[in-house]
Amino acid sequence: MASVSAPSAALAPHRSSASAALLFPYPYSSSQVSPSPTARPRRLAVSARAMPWPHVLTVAGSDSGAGAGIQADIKACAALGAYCSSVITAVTAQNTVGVQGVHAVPEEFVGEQLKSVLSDMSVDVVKTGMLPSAGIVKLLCENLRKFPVKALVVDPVMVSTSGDTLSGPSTLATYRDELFPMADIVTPNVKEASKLLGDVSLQTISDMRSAAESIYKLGPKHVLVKGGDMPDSTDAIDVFFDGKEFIELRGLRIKTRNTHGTGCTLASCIAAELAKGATMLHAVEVAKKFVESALYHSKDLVIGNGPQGPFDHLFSLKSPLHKMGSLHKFNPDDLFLYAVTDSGMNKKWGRSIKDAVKAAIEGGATIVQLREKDTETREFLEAAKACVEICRSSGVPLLINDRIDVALACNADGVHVGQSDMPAWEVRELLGPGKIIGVSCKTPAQAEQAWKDGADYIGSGGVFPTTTKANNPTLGFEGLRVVCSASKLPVVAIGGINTGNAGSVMELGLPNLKGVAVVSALFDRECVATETRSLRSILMNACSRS
Ligand SMILES: Nc1ncnc2c1ncn2[C@@H]1O[C@H](COP(=O)(O)OP(=O)(O)O)[C@@H](O)[C@H]1O
Ligand SMILES: Cc1ncc(COP(=O)(O)O)c(N)n1
Ligand SMILES: [Mg+2]
Repeated sequence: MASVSAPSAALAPHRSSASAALLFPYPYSSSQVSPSPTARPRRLAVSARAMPWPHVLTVAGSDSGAGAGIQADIKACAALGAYCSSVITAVTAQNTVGVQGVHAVPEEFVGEQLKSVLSDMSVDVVKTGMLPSAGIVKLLCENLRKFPVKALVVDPVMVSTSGDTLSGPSTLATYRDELFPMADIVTPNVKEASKLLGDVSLQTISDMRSAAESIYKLGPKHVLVKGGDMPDSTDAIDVFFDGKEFIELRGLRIKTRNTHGTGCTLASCIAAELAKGATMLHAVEVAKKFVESALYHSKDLVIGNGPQGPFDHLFSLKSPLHKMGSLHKFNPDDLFLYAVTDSGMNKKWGRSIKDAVKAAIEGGATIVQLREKDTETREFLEAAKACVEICRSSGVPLLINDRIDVALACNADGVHVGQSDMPAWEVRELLGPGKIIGVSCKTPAQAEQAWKDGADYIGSGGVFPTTTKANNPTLGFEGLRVVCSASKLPVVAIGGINTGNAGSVMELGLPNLKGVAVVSALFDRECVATETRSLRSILMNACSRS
């Protein structure tokens, strides 16, 4: 076996051993440069400040194009803050066109790599990708019995997205009989799930559920059937099964050619999150969101001439603005009781923005927007950060009016913009797909534009005359009806709404109208919680009548 020779004494710089130890900490300290033949390696003393580093070992194939395989795994783990060691099972000649060649690494040498890493490096989670032969699958199982880890994530890679075979049918039985019973999660795509179950046809979500259940019976603790390649679907839907409950994980389907490596990345992100201590469902949710965000930020990148390009796992390094979206998925029903703050009113009643938000949530507000036109930026940001914490702990989304910079800095759930603020499509570019964007619209044309720009909802009004906003023409019920009927997005009504008239707005039963937004009716009152509570019961009664 090759060994790296120690530097010769003649070349070694002249230093006392103490200073050399500082410059070249163990194991390169001078005492280690020429060990006596009988010296045993010393154990590295763990300092009191030793920080655990979540560690994923990927056992997978190399992709020369670096979009999938080992290369994707290392990038995905790095992006999520986990260390990733790699045991290479095969070397593929691969690019954006497809797989041109596969060269399997000899089994003994895969075994040698496994032993090197598992015997020394405190692996938390093992993630598997391309395992080209039944022998390698068996070898891995033996090593996992010898060196147990906290979790095993099995991505049963068989066919690349380009349609090339990466693991032949001879491995199927070993996967099913030996590896799956040891797995904490198995993540087949629909084609792989079909192969694992004897070529059953999988066309619908209900087929994906049955497949997840059948694969679960083979022994893994959880199953995720991935629907990235399901035809004719506007959402990217995966089905998760834990033996009791099915959960459909829906994400935006990003229109891009750069989807090479989505499966490898998803499984590596699950492994990274598990290594960090997440529960399985949370790990899967974070992983899916990561893939969606990475595809979104890479949708227009161009590398290679083939149909399947790589995407940028480290998109968040390019710009601090391209943070991963928060995990809050927009639910139109959250618009039901929409509380919008006003600093002037809260000052008048002697309460902080934070206390106002706390009280609104206590009274039953379902979404909160901070609309602070006169607060200094520093003070606004501090208050926004405090409100984010309050809202997160109550599961209520928090939006910021107009100030995209403040929303990014406090990691709010989204932004609400008016017609003279930044256009919604620019806001979307800055915030990414995971954030909520609302736009104020008075006309069907504005509502159409908001939809085209990628907004999530529109606010429409003033329904009644209001003092909160200067020069704001009143739409009335008829104007609201016109916008609601034309809108492709959910609508929240705003403008002069209070406990006296909110019921009449909801009783209109307008299409797409999901709730009302209120400012003075909550915050220009002595007790915000009481007002919110009575507004909530009025809205509930009105909805049950209409
Ligand atoms: N165009 C897309 N937009 C958003 N998510 C996608 C897209 N394509 C795949 N995904 C997601 O990527 C993950 C990997 O799925 P898939 O591509 O089906 O796996 P594989 O790469 O093994 O075929 C899944 O969570 C899937 O929903
Ligand atoms: C070496 C290797 N491993 C795995 C895949 C699967 O790629 P995808 O994640 O796009 O299905 C691949 N194409 N190459
Ligand atoms: Mg894919």
